[in-house]
Amino acid sequence: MHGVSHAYGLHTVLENIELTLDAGRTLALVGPSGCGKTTLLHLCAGLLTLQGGHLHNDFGRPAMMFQQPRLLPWKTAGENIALGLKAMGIPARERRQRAERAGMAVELDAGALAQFPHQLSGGMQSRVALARALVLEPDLLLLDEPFSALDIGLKAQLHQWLLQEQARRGLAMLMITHDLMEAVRLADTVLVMDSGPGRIAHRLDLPRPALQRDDAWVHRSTAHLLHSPGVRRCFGLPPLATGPHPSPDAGDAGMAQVITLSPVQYKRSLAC
Ligand SMILES: Nc1ncnc2c1ncn2[C@@H]1O[C@H](COP(=O)(O)OP(=O)(O)OP(=O)(O)O)[C@@H](O)[C@H]1O
Repeated sequence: MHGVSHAYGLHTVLENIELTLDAGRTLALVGPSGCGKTTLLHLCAGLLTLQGGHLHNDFGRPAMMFQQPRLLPWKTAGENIALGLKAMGIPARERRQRAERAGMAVELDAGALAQFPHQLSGGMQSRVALARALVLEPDLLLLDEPFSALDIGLKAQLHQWLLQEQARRGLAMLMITHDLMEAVRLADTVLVMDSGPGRIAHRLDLPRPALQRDDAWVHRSTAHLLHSPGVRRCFGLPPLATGPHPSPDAGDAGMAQVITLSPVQYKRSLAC
């Protein structure tokens, strides 16, 4: 995305957005409510028409996961998983086999796949939604807070499946989340947005591979991010009396750094 802006009527919600997402990488967008994260994601997904700036997309097989599982209530879990395959014209037998494999990968057995959404728990519905996205073997996954309503155990499990799938197939992910810890756990780069109008104000690069991040490292990195005065300002948090928080990887080559950026600086950082 280069210089992307967007307005609803006279209300400008995004201004001069610059971002690049490479194959196999994960970009997380965080920011206060209403700063334009969903608008930005919908522009990337082609659900909104681009008004200003440029969007260049080389990904060929995008898939999206929403905040709600959005399953069709009159279809079984297995049929829901296979929906996209049907739209692609794949024959029924192969659809069923691929849906079963995708279901098994997220620990949904034949019994669960034969049930209708109202017979499944919220966590199982989320697993169906994940299987429905992954069965398409996407090269780009757009995530609109799909894990926000899940308990921490199930969330950790879904994160793990997602990261394994990414490692297996080089999937790129663009996610928006209100959960800073989730962003730090999954993303290679966290972009913090500010509002009025929405723009990218901070960038945090997390060089340690996501599958090698343990809980302690994620907690330290999130604390590090939250100690940045600029990040606190974006979220309307009061300044801290203490000094800067030590880097989570002090002395480590994979040191995380919060960088406060003007749009021009952000563009330059991409070029570097
Ligand atoms: N269809 C629309 N018509 C008019 N205004 C809209 C529309 N969609 C969003 N907005 C406004 O655009 C701004 C950005 O909304 P958006 O949903 O993109 O923000 P967000 O950062 O995703 O918010 P949240 O974190 O609360 O989901 C908000 O002020 C919102 O009220």
